[in-house]
Amino acid sequence: MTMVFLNKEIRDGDNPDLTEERKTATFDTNKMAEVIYGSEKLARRRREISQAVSLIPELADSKPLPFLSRNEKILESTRKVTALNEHLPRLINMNDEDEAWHIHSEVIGFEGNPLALHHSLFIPPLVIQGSDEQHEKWLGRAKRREIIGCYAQTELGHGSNIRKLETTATYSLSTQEFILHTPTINALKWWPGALGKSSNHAVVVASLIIKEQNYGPHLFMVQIRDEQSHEPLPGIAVGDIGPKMAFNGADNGFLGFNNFRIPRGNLLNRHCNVEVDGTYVRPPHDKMNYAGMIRVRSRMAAEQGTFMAQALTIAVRYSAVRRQGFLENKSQEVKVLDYQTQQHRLFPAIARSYAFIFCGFETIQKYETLQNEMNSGNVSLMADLHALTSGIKSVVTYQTGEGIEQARMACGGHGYSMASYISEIYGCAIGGCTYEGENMVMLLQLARYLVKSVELAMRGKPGDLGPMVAYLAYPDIKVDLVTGPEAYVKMFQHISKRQSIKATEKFHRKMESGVSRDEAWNQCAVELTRASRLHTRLYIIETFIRRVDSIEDLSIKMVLTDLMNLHLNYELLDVASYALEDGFMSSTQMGFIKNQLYSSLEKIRPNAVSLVDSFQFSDLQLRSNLLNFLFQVLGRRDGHVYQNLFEWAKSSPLNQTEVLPSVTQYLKPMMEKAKL
Ligand SMILES: CCCCCCCCCCCCCCCCCC(=O)SCCNC(=O)CCNC(=O)[C@H](O)C(C)(C)COP(=O)(O)OP(=O)(O)OC[C@H]1O[C@@H](n2cnc3c(N)ncnc32)[C@H](O)[C@@H]1OP(=O)(O)O
Ligand SMILES: Cc1cc2nc3c(=O)[nH]c(=O)nc-3n(C[C@H](O)[C@H](O)[C@H](O)COP(=O)(O)OP(=O)(O)OC[C@H]3O[C@@H](n4cnc5c(N)ncnc54)[C@H](O)[C@@H]3O)c2cc1C
Repeated sequence: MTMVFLNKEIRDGDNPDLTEERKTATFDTNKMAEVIYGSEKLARRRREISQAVSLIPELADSKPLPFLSRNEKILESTRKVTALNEHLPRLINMNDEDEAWHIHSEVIGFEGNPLALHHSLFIPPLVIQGSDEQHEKWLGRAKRREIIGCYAQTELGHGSNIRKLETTATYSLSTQEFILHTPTINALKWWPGALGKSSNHAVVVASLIIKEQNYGPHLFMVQIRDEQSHEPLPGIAVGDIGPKMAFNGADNGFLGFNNFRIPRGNLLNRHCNVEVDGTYVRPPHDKMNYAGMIRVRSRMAAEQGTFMAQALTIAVRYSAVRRQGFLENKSQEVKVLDYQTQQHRLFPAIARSYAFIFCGFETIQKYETLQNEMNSGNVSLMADLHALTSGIKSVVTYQTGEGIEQARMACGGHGYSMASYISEIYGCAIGGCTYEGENMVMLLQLARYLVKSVELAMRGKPGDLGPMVAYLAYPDIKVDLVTGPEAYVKMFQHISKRQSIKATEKFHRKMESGVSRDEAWNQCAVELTRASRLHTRLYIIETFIRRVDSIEDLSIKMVLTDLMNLHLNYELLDVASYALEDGFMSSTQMGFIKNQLYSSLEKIRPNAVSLVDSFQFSDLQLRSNLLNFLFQVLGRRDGHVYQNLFEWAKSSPLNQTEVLPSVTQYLKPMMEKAKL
């Protein structure tokens, strides 16, 4: 390709359209980053880490990832993660999970890598469920990456219904071993990330059988491959499950056992045990073995919030440099970001990203409290946090998917190109609707909690309700939305309470009419999941308000108040029909909410670019790597989009030759034949 264009946008410095946007901001993006990430130190550390990574050439992508085959992607992600391993101790505090997460996302991106789950799903259950002795044996080795592990729970036939997992771990009294076995094809472990080709260890979840009694799912440490040859150990079948919608730099795998023996000491036994004589020692909570899942779910709000924030950074920056069509001034086309429809597409999603991140910090803290309590034997917080995180993971993953998809559409045709990087972010984020508990299944878990809470309130025991659901017993007093956020909360509480009560009453009526409990539950399931979503959205609103209330810096508080008001009006408008239905909201109030929403869009417009700049994603993180590639993509901080899109297209492997075999072998003969 020899074509060269002189593009007026390629000059020194940033695209002037973006520079202009940054000048209109009413706040300091570094200060906002402190609020987003929790402190000056955390925000600064992220910048320092990004800067340090950008100076190490081997940590950059060696090619644009979308042009790689699956094998090349896995090789490339493994190259980067092992190179990173060498630099890690110098670049981050090795005990800081947030720093580790940040640096991995900088270097690896969304494609996944063979160590991603080692840190997020292999080490944590070992920490939570393993005894001190077991930590001694495996934890240090795992942390030093002498061994690589994964979390193998889901099977071909069962993922949601863990109680029916078919992989068995039968205790042999005579040898004091567990015998792991995969009795059917359905029982093959299926999906675990990094299992297919990379891991040599796995935390395996299997049904514990002692003297023919099934004690349900338990966690076992299992070596699956030889540490020298990396060959599967005898009695083990293991491999990759093939390409997926995303995460193709990771090797999700299958695993089968043929009467594979492990020592008794490999049952992770901090909270439960099997004695030498086969006596089973119960954990303090029935669902103790599910604690690791609560941990992962508690981190998903902040995680998904940052996924959406990345897509929005790309879309908002691009919308500020993309000019198309006219408003009043017919001499210059407008930035598409000036269209109200574009703002309505993007700004509520920006507000949700902030909301999810703020909510995420609260849930992570709640999990840490739970973990400390569990360590001292108190499991009383588990039920509440299980219910809360079940709802949050379901609502945030779904809404993040919506937000990212809107970001893609907001970029028009270029959003559809993989040069935008948005499809990769979408593929990764949307997986969250399924992994760590399918969304409907998890909403129904929260619904169990809500129904029980409504029953308590109905029985006149409001004092027994936890703080999260105390509103279910509040009286209905009409509110004047003009008075501010508290009135919005009360309106939302009414809506959520009414839906929980309606769903519970319907459930009761079904049972009273003779339908069995399970069947009645199923016949009310849609109403129940609606209640769960409303309850969760209310909780997210409350965390947003709490966070904004706590901010001292006035300029930050003002812009976040605008964003919060947008969120409140957008969320309430979305569920208004519930309150209009029983006359709790008037049509005048509905009109007020819409007007507030439109005025919030206008207020946010001058700050839009700086609100996404404040997430401080580096160009490397957005796959607009400045080091090796001056071309990708739409979200680049400097806004030089068009020339780089052209460079991107030129680098496509299809353009390495002018005439492809597809033409010589098929099209050419066809055309020749047609001429005869
Ligand atoms: C910044 C950019 C960065 C870029 C980088 C990009 C990198 C990518 C990052 C992304 C990484 C992706 C990683 C993907 C990892 C996926 C891992 C997995 O999926 S692993 C696999 C994940 N798999 C799943 O998640 C499976 C989902 N399934 C389940 O969890 C369970 O089967 C169940 C909960 C649905 C039912 O369980 P069952 O035993 O049938 O229970 P019942 O229904 O009969 O309820 C009985 C009672 O128990 C109670 N209770 C229940 N749970 C808990 C709990 N945890 N605690 C307390 N209580 C609990 C319940 O409330 C009820 O109480 P009550 O009402 O009676 O009072
Ligand atoms: C990217 C990715 C990574 C993953 N990584 C891992 C991993 O590292 N380790 C691991 O063990 N697993 C992993 N998984 C597996 C994942 O945890 C499961 O796929 C998930 O828990 C859903 O289970 P399932 O596939 O059985 O879905 P199913 O339960 O079969 O869902 C199918 C449909 O049935 C519905 N359904 C099921 N049960 C009910 C019910 N009780 N009530 C109402 N509706 C119901 C669901 O809502 C859904 O619509 C991963 C999955 C993905 C996509």
